[in-house]
Amino acid sequence: MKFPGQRKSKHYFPVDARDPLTNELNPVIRPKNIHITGIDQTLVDIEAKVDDDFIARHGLRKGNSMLIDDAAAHALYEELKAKALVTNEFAGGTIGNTLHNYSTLADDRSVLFGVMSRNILIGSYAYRYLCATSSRVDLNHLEPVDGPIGRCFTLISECGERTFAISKGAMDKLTPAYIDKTLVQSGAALVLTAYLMRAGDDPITDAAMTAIGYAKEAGVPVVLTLGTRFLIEEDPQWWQEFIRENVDVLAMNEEEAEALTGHRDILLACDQTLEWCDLVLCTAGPAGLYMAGYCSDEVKRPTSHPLLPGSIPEFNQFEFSRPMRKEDCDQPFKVFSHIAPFMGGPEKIRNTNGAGDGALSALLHDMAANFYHKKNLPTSSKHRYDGLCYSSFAQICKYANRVSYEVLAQHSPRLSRGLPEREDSLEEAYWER
Ligand SMILES: Nc1ncnc2c1ncn2[C@@H]1O[C@H](COP(=O)(O)OP(=O)(O)OP(=O)(O)O)[C@@H](O)[C@H]1O
Ligand SMILES: Nc1nc2c(ncn2[C@@H]2O[C@H](CO)[C@@H](O)[C@H]2O)c(=O)[nH]1
Repeated sequence: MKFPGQRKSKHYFPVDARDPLTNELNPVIRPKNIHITGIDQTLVDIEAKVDDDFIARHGLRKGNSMLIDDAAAHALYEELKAKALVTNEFAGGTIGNTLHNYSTLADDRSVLFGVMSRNILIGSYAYRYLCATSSRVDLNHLEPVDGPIGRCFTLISECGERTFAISKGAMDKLTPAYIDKTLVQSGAALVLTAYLMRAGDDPITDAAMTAIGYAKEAGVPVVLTLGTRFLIEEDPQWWQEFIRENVDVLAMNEEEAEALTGHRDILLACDQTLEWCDLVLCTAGPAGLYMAGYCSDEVKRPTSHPLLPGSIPEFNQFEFSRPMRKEDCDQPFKVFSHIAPFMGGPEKIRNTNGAGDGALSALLHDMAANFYHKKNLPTSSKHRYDGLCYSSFAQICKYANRVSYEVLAQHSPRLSRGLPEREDSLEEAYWER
């Protein structure tokens, strides 16, 4: 486990380093390993630049992620190929991306539950999915299926807006029998997407509910990301209830936040969402990102950053506190934090696809680091109270934002390497201090 964020070495808490003075007492300290688990529809992204007419002609809705049948997928793919519009093909899926990025950042294990074609030809989409996934993502628990994995036509308009057309293949055929209870219950978190709930009669929804049941039984945090506002808009009340019943940590963007709560103002939307879950990560494109959650009054920590105005005045006052579950707080109160894009955003945004998934993987890294630290150093003063995360709201915002920046600056939604050891933006003197 690498510890999260861009910090100098003294912040990297080397829990496996041995102190010569205590060597006699503790001859060998073997760090206990940890992992996180997630469920996804196994998908490849087929990316193409198209005009608005193309989107209308194929019966799609700009900005949405829609399921299409085989005939529509065939027509769409034929036109993309005939006009040579396909620019890239990547392994995708919102949780697949998140787990891959988590494993790349943390240099640690994540377990993906999903399906995989039983017979794989070299060069096929299934083959490329496997090749493009970090070796730290454990794919040994995928369920073999007779049929192809899903295809996600990722259509990018001139304005940068993305429209997804999903040809399901066998992506929703995951059955509850392939959810490993022990792995879910021993994990640091279980991460899911709202897309899993729109599988119709296919079994992946049951598989997700089974995993949620296992996680809740063991007190493992359930983390949900809300794929697209169109899905939430269909029935916000249902989603509110779903979150209240099943979710501890919610990730969304500002549009999904509005669809869920009715509030356009992000702080008010986060404030409302905290009535249903314990921790919220809300990305807001060029406006950066927000976090909101709970902390107990006796362990709150004031910020040293300027206090920020907003619909909740001076909302970031206690952003140096660490997030906690509401039920673990003696005197719970809400904490909010915000950060503007790292360095104002990259000079050239290559692709916004997956920037939100990147932010979530940073949050998961921080949660997993806390779990790792607690498992290995349970008597540390850090664990005098039960925190959900290793770092403060402010620090996680910084880290998540930094990871999003890295995703924006490259083509693929999946990181090809972890963050640089040293930030170029910081002077040499900073590192020497
Ligand atoms: N135009 C931009 N300029 C600067 N930073 C940006 C821009 N767009 C996104 N970001 C950064 O990326 C983060 C996530 O972006 P965004 O809110 O667009 O995610 P998203 O809509 O959830 O994306 P996805 O669904 O593709 O994962 C933001 O919080 C911000 O840090
Ligand atoms: N699991 C899943 N991922 C999707 C869906 N639609 C779009 N995405 C993914 O969302 C990612 C960007 O967040 C892309 O890489 C897409 O693969 C869907 O219906 N299900």
